[in-house]
Amino acid sequence: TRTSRPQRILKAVQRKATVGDPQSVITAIDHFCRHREWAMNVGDEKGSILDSVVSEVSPVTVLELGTYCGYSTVRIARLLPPGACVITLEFNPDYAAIARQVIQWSGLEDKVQLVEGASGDWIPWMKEHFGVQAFDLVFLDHWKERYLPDTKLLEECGLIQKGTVLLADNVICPGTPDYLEYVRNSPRYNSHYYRSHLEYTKAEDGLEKSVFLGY
Ligand SMILES: O=C(NC/C=C/[C@H]1O[C@@H](n2ccc(=O)cc2)[C@H](O)[C@@H]1O)c1cc([N+](=O)[O-])cc(O)c1O
Ligand SMILES: [Mg+2]
Repeated sequence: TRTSRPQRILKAVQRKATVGDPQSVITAIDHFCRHREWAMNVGDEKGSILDSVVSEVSPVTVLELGTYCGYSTVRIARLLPPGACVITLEFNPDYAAIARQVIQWSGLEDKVQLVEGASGDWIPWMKEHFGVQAFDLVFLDHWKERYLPDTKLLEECGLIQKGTVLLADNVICPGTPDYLEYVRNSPRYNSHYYRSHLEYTKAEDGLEKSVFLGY
């Protein structure tokens, strides 16, 4: 049977990227997805905005919802100082297996905790299992209908505290209307929309950054 798209993305990394060089992994995936086969990575344009937010927040603990092939995991981890880490949740075991190899190829496995399972099941265990006090940055890029319930769950679990930054992909395309309405109208968040384009296309999309102001 045919290989899967994630398998073809991994092959492109293994062919074109240098082991231990995260930028070459990012470049290889972007080149493959722009010239060979589109895939739902945050991409280079929105990726640069992600980079600037990570650099600005300089987080110690990051939560990423939706690993897929590990593209944004690598983008985030490569900017983290020693001792900082990103916990990334992936539901699909096949995607998780590919992402582990992509992250390993980039040499960033010491900065990444890839957890297999559903966000709704894992978020309540984060404190106990990973010793997380609160997240400095949360990157939402998983199922769009889960953005709002998982944000509320993170709040309830005390994993979002004053200063925590939420950064959400795809708030225009495919769109996360209920999440947007929540963070933009809540007095407890300060929200900003970074206008951009859907990865590797000319369609509009963007990232919403929402800073939690505390209770
Ligand atoms: O649908 C999109 N993303 C859904 C991503 C879902 C990912 O999150 C994981 N997950 C991890 C934990 C969970 O609890 C649930 C799922 C899934 O196993 C998958 O790996 C999407 C679609 C487009 N698009 O143009 O169509 C563009 C994008 O940038 C997108 O992100
Ligand atoms: Mg996305």
